[in-house]
Amino acid sequence: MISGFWVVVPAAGVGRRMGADRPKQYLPLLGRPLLSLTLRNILGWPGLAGVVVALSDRDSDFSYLSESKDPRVHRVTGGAERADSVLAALDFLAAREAPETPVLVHDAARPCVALEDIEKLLRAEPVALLAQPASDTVKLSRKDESGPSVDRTLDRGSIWLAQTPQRAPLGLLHACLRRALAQGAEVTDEASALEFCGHSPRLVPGRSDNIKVTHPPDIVLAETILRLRYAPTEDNR
Ligand SMILES: Nc1ccn([C@@H]2O[C@H](COP(=O)(O)OP(=O)(O)OP(=O)(O)O)[C@@H](O)[C@H]2O)c(=O)n1
Ligand SMILES: C[C@](O)(CO)[C@H](O)COP(=O)(O)O
Repeated sequence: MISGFWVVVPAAGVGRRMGADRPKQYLPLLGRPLLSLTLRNILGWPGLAGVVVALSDRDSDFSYLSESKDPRVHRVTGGAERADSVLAALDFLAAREAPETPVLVHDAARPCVALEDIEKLLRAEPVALLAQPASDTVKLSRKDESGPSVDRTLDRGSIWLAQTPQRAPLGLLHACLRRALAQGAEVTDEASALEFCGHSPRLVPGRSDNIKVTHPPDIVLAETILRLRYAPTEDNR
């Protein structure tokens, strides 16, 4: 399993779909801000060299998180889109670390990722991502005046739902992301920038409880996952 990897955490979003009174990364989960839980999770990963968190230029809350005081944690100003925030963090790293340095990009909005999945990703090929094979039937929609309806059913055997972390060597990811954005590609995850440059990232099956907190019901779901994950078991009461 590799060591000396860096983690980039895009955390500069506004949480529009959450519709809360603050950016969702600062909403409380089990009494702590979502971002704090995600960073605590990351800071426990074996072999971690450091973390670069991309924050909004209006973020005045990060410095109050205890995790922001960890010497391994660095901050940069994010951008208009998630990919811009990731690029800002990669710009920071490229000035300090070697191009072959392994980088994992992990959404601040995914606090529940399990260490077993991180270890699987760290043992995988250098260009890889956690993803969940589709377990529901997958429909492609068409739009008409009454709203979405089914266009056709897709073969779910080849459908995977991308998660994070997504992994690549620093120099490769930095170059591919810059090129994809410069050429106007739609980049919603790191793998799509790597694909744009001709790579085929390895899909590493991830747990279904590595949810991205996006809509209001996801808060309670994430709390439930974390409670079950960290509940004292009979043998460690
Ligand atoms: N300009 C942006 C937009 C998003 N993100 C981060 O990317 C992750 C995944 O994005 P998403 O779940 O879409 O978060 P938001 O963009 O905040 O949500 P929404 O699209 O509902 O506004 C989040 O941790 C978010 O903070 C970011 O760093 N910079
Ligand atoms: C990166 C990601 O989490 C993979 O599924 C997803 O693309 C993020 O999308 P968002 O709209 O920025 O939340």
